[in-house]
Amino acid sequence: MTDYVAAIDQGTTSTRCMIFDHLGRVVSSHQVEHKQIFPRAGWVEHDPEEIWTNTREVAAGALAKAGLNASSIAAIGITNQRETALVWERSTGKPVYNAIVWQDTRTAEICERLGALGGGADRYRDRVGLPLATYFSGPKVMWILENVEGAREKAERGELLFGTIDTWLLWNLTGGPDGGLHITDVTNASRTMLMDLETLQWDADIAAEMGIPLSMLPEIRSSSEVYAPGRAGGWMSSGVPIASALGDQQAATFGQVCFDVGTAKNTYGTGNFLLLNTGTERVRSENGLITTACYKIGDGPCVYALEGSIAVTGSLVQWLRDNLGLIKSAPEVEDLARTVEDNGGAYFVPAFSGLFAPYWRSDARGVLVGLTRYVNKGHIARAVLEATAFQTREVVDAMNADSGVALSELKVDGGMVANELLMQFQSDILDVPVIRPQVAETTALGAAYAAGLAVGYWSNQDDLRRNWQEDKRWLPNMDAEVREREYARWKKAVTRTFDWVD
Ligand SMILES: Nc1ncnc2c1ncn2[C@@H]1O[C@H](COP(=O)(O)OP(=O)(O)O)[C@@H](O)[C@H]1O
Ligand SMILES: O=P(O)(O)OC[C@H](O)CO
Repeated sequence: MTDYVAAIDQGTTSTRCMIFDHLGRVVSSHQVEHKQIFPRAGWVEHDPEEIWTNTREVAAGALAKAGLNASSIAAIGITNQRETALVWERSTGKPVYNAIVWQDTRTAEICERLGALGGGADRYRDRVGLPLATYFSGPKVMWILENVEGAREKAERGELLFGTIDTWLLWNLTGGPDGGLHITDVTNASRTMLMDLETLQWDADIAAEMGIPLSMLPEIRSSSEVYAPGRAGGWMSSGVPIASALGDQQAATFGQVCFDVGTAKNTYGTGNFLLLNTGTERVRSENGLITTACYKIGDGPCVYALEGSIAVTGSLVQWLRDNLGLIKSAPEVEDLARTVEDNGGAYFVPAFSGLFAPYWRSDARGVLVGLTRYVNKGHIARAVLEATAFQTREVVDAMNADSGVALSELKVDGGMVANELLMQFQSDILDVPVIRPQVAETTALGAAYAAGLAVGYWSNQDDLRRNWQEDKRWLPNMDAEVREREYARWKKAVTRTFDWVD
């Protein structure tokens, strides 16, 4: 009896496997963190072999915790940190270099070089929906081909494969060097800077300009279809259908059942990512957002989204814990922040990877401003939490300007939404209700939904809508004058990060 659907959520800091029932409830979960490798300031890498090992470990753990066996699982979905790029040998499956993570800024010079060919940062925006920025995969692949000895020659001989993390996992799960499928889905492909958003195919001109041979690129498929039966990875090799792949933020949008045009969600994890469903229309942002594929179900049309991507939110809380030792665990930041009434005049702009939306400034670096002898660690904890809410306000303002429609409420999810102080401040600074669903693990849920749809475990998207349940809502409760004064100070603090990196 196939009673459940499993999802692998391969995130920036950890990999987890979650098993869901027909009502979208979590039946079991197992999670393992992986190493963050920082070889130099601004560089961030992951070991792809460690990620594949952890994937097998969490899948085994989740099944064992639930006391199930593979025959109970109707399908497996994959969701993943996006943009993170790796290149491996077709014949051995050996990566030629670590995966270069989305937060890594080493490609700033490559991006400038491409922009100088004409059009600046918007050189490819009309075709791919993205500005030239260190965030996206294409320039990361260029870096590998230009800097890893022998890589270019091997790539030109057709011996190397490129993939985002979904592709790496799908290839390994379906056999690796022994006939593994080299595929990706539209949502992940739309983060590479190499996919034409209209045709949903690789743009050969951009690939040529970046010096990336087309033979390295995976085939682009829908986000929800049976790609193949599993052939590797412990119980996953028992032929269970591998039936979805979506970038994690698109998966969360799907898990929050944002199926209607104009619906949006904001995920609070390592970074924050706000996606607004724009239907089959591709909206070109004039206000610093990006245009991205949101999902494609089988032969159905591609649904697009406008996205506001913020690089550093939850990872600033981790930084407070790991680099400053001010707290022992992430949830403690709330207790520390509650020791004071307000931020004491301090503002923390965490431009650790430059600034993403809506600024796209790779020359920016983090600042803590407004310091006086009065400021203590409680104020700093508050400034850390408020930074997430202020950055979200900036992308909501941009979203309202781009879509012409003011967001009337915000659905939220991700690890940071456990923080009540942050959620109340978020509602105050946006002046709209903030709503948390009962299942806050919407990323894995979205991948499970897409996989379950592909095998008929759920009949249609209305089935999924019925599963969504509200857990809690925060209502705005801040004087308009205070709100706008605080926001204006934040904006001023942001200007202090600019022009730092030469
Ligand atoms: N109670 C909390 N308050 C503030 N931040 C938190 C809290 N709990 C977790 N976080 C932050 O949330 C992030 C983890 O969220 P998660 O959704 O698991 O992230 P990801 O999927 O990006 O790895 C971490 O960066 C952590 O610092
Ligand atoms: O792994 P997460 O949840 O930090 O998400 C990372 C995003 O996909 C980056 O675009």
